[in-house]
Amino acid sequence: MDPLFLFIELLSVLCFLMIILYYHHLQSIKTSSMEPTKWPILGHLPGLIANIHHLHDWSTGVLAGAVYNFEGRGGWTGLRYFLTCDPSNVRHIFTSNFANYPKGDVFAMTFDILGGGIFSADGESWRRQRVKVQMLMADPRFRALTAGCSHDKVEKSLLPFLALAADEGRPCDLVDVFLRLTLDVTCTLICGIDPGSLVTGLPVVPFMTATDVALGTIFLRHVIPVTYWKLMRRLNVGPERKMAVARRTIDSFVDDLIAQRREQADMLNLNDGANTAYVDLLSPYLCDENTSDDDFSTSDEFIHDTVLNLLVAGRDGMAAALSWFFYLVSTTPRVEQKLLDELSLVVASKDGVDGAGSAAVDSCSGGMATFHASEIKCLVYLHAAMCETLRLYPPIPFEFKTAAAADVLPCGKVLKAGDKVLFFNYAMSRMEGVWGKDCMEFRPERWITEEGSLRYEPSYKFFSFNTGPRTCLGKDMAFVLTKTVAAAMLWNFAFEVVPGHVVEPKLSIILHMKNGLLVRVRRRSRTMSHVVNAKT
Ligand code: HEM
Repeated sequence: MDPLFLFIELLSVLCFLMIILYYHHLQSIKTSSMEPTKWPILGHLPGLIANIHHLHDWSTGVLAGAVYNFEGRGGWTGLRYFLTCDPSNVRHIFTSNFANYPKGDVFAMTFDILGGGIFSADGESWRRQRVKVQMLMADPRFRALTAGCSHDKVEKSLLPFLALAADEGRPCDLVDVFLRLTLDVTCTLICGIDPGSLVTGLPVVPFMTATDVALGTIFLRHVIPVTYWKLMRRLNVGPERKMAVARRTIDSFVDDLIAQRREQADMLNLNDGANTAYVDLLSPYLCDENTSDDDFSTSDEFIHDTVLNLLVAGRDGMAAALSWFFYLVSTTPRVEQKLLDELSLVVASKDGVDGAGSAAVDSCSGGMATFHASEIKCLVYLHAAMCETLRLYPPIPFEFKTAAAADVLPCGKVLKAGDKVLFFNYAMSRMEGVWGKDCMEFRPERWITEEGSLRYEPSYKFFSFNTGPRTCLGKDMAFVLTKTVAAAMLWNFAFEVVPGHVVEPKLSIILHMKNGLLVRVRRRSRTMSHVVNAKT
């Protein structure tokens, strides 16, 4: 045999053996079988790319194996995160040492479409915006508006739409329905304008498609190294090209809303500061334009960013919460029955037994029933089921923060200034050490005490609405709308997920469903005995 050929052959075998040995070495230094392999040059990136289609469940496995904390490294690409789902780290970063973890430049750059609005603002700008939004949302008139608007939308748009779907026997995508419903409600509450997207025929709403693209692209910006996605943006290629188009659509939708609102305000003379009529969240900002000397807080750009931030904050979270609620309830008959029993009590207590179960309940078209915020307030099991949905499927499944200065986390991790921490809210809900052995089960009962009242869970553990000084400002509004919708839909209709329809999370910063939620809708036939039984 040719000696050169023999040499090459031996060298190949040697290389092959070395690769196998090195691979075994990489596997042996892992602390758990779920941990991704840390390759030379690319670090954990190959594992991330291979599992990105089920990122939330994959990262849950990684964090469970690594006992809540994991150092994610993208090798030479520069992608670096400290991943955690440890409640003590959450409490430390979001509350105890809040000042050291501003949203920062990286957040503002990643979420650039939100401009200088409350979500990405820091320091004095954030504080002033927060004080104002908090004051407006706590106003009893705004609360009444939220309750009234949610009820009206359910009665006039949602129930008639579902009744038609039931009568025609066609499957219906509940995710699309909820995104339209929450768009109409949030636009009405924020700007006093109802875009009317939830109507028969479901018109194309470019803003909805554009938001979907934007939220998906922002997700990709978390996993693609900054230099790469910025290069794509500069060259206007790939997802960044779609993002640029989406951004223009979103901006023009928001500008149109504000223009319509201004026109309406001029007609009704709402902006002269003397008129105390309270219409929506935007009104006080428009009044300030005429009365305040502060150039920034009255600029068009600020008003635009404020509307956009509130719109995104309000709409998508509530739509995601409702979608997962109906998925969980329609696949858990035990919970569905308990919810119906609780609603029956409301109907029976207000109506007596001779009102055909419809009076608790202001009847609306076709004899269907709706529930008012005051009636829903006392529904402990419904509230528990909504919390349980938000626990298992938090609409914002992960968040990130950057350390301004070096710090040591409660888990012992030493952070340097500029280090990024990713919090996996979705994973935290699935940790036995945090929520118990039944953490994967949909069990609203975990939210109810033995005395039958709601159980308090600290917000660094039930992290779906954030915790600390940046806690969500729309939590109450979200519960009012989602419970008003859930009660009316459950009482009037039964939903069955279309067999074979695959339900899985979408790659987005909001936990929407990738394929929507296709259901068959059926009107509930209810005899009075149902209501009587519930009463006795
Ligand atoms: C189920 C529905 C909702 C969920 C799960 C939710 C969750 C959250 C979370 C996790 C944050 C923190 C985000 C971050 O700091 O990056 C947040 C912030 C916020 N949310 Fe909500 N939200 C919901 C509905 C709403 C609604 C209806 C509004 C009202 C318009 C709203 C207004 C806000 C505002 C203004 C902030 C910023 C607070 C700040 O940075 O000081 N949210 N929300």
